[in-house]
Amino acid sequence: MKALMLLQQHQKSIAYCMKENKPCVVGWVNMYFKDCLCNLRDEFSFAFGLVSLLCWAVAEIPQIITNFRTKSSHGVSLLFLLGWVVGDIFNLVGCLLEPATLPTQLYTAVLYTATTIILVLQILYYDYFYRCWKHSDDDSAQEVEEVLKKPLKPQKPTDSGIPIPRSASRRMDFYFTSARSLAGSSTPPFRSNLRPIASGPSAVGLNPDYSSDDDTVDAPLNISVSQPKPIPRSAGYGAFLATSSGMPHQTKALIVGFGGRKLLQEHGTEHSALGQCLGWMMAAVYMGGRLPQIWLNIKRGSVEGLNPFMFVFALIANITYVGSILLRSTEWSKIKANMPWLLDAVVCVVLDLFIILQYVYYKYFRKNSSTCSGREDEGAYKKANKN
Ligand SMILES: NC(=[NH2+])NCCC[C@H](N)C(=O)O
Repeated sequence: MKALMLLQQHQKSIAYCMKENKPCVVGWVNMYFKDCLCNLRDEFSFAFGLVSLLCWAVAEIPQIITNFRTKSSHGVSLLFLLGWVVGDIFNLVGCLLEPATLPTQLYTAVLYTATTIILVLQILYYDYFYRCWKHSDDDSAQEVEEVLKKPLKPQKPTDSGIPIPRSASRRMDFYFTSARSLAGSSTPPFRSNLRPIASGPSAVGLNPDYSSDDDTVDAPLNISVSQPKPIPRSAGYGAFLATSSGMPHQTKALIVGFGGRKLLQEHGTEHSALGQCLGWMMAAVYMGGRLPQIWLNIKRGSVEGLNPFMFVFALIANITYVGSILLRSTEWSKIKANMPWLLDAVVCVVLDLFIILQYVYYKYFRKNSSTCSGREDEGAYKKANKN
């Protein structure tokens, strides 16, 4: 009886590779990550998983810095990030509810969720609070500008002198009317080319009529600077159960490392129909989430305000993620179980590559052509940011 208890205790505290009939290779991995590495393949798999985790940990920091520097988030699609947030929350809940998940899964889920929430909060701050605050600050300046501009407008013969601005009501008008209509002139208002900074990134991102060309070439008539477009709610999100390294099976393999890895190999991985269903929903959400960003870049004809490193890190994270799954096992049953996570990561790699290429194209190729044609949207944008 005592021997049995000791054995149970032993099994709980020491992971063991049943197949190889030896203890787990790397002690600290076993200790801190509760993972049992039995051979070189497992070690590579773990290393890939770790690189993926680290890349995800830092992936959103470049965009947060860019937003902070520009005091705006106009380059990143809010819809894309909301997809991440919802998927991440499902992932977090899934990890908490699923006893088979590893601590690493939970840590990664917490990490993702935290960084993405920070990024979304930052965007909301710059899109709404900061913009409103900036607007109210700019009002007085605009009124002065208007006064200075008024004499330039064709005056009725009866008009005389400098018009006095109607402070109170006029002030409110600024919140609900476009700058051009306020000026009551076909001449674009002074500094109207700086509108990109005034317009909300997410509003821009969701407005199908919006493009950066509109910003500078044709002053916006149909976009109110003070009325952000409503954000469409994303529907049907699935749980992202995977940093987990797409590892429902790994998870169990790891746990099995504490109770007998062989068990898993003998009985196969338990699959949850709900988990698979959520996995496919998650894959659809994550894959679809890139599309608003790609579309936003196309509509704007620019990648200003978008930090490419977010996608470079995501690219590396997804590649190493796929590597970590495939290196751990090439058994069809396990690959099949991980199919939603694998497919999601592979498709996201392709889409991230596309976004990076978009970045290079708009930043370098289009920049040159716009310089040649005398367009100044970038200059205007930079100028706007200084204000
Ligand atoms: N908030 C996050 N970074 N979530 C991770 C998303 C992972 C998913 N494969 C993607 O690239 O979209």
